[in-house]
Amino acid sequence: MSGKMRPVLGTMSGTSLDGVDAAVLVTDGARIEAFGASGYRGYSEAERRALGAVLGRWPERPMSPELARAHEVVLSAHAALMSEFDEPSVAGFHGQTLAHDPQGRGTHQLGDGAELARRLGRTVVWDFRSEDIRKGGEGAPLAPVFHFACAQWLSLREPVCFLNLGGVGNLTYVDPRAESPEAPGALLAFDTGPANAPINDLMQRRRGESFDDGGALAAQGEADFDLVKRVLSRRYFSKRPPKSLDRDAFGDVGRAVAQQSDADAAATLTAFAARAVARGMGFCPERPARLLVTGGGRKNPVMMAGLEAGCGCEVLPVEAVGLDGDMLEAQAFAFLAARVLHGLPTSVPGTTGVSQPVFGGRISAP
Ligand SMILES: Nc1ncnc2c1ncn2[C@@H]1O[C@H](COP(=O)(O)OP(=O)(O)OP(=O)(O)O)[C@@H](O)[C@H]1O
Ligand SMILES: CC(=O)N[C@H]1[C@@H]2OC[C@@H](O2)[C@@H](O)[C@@H]1O[C@H](C)C(=O)O
Repeated sequence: MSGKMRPVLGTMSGTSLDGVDAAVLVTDGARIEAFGASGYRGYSEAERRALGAVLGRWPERPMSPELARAHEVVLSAHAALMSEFDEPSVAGFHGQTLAHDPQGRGTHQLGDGAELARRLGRTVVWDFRSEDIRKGGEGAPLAPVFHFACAQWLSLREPVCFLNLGGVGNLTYVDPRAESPEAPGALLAFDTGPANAPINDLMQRRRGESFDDGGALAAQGEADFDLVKRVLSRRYFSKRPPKSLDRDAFGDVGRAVAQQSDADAAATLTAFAARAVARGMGFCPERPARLLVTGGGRKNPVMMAGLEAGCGCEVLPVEAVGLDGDMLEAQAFAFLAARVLHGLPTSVPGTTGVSQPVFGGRISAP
């Protein structure tokens, strides 16, 4: 399958609320031809507070002043960053996830793509998750079809896993021997558990810092593995994928380390993230030779060592194979935007649990 290759811009504002990533991908939505320029715009403290204040909120009509303020933060930050790229005439816009409850109220990504299209004067593809949920899926993760294309771009011949360590962790098992991402057995993907979100919350509460830089605090502590083991015995971790999580799922684990020293608490939450991945790897149909790690957690050596110890395979940052771990999610939403434009599915049974491939996303012309 191949269509017209063109540059597409993709954007992502992730659950850790640090800022917006944007990246260009040259693609037809089936294959990657080239990776292009990328950029980042961090949220200011005030912007982050405005977003943090509405985490967990569902759509409101009309929007309350707090939600309207956060919405303006999302749109203006994206518009400012996206207007720095003059080439692609089409952009994928994920928006900011505020709440995710696939079996209940659905999923909420703040950001009106039609309004963004008007401000930018270019076509915006957005609202990637809701159709999947309408069709009975988890609505996440959506990056897996892009991971499949990455495995092909890398000419891999053996199964591989991609692990994104953002606020939440998500794992994609890819069998590159499959014809396409829609082929049975090509993909298995799911959220492994909380990753950096509980560590960031701990750092904010105890130290007034936004994250544990280089895992320095965790490295000084002793993890409480009994607690980690107890938490991993909960139903989520034995549930067969597909499955997905809200950012603040397992918030009680953050409270369970309240009596520990700062360093022990950081070590425990870091070990929890790594062990949850190791547990999740057990669902892969075959143990892959390599786990390729993307997202901010790959910069935390304590978390990487925890993965190495628990996963039974080589653990490498995606840079080891020539990919950019800071931009993979933005590139994924460029790829997904191209798939929407070319009428290709954005999720498949192995990624979100839908019974048939789903054609998600909405296209808004300027
Ligand atoms: N040098 C570092 N040392 C330790 N942790 C880091 C480092 N750099 C980033 N991180 C962690 O990674 C997080 C950001 O990761 P990333 O940008 O992948 O998340 P996100 O895209 O917001 O989340 P998600 O993928 O869940 O939507 C930071 O909040 C921090 O916890
Ligand atoms: C609902 C939502 O926004 N989920 C995000 C979040 O961040 C990581 C993990 O949880 C993953 O499920 C997803 O993002 C990635 C990009 C995805 O959909 O593949």
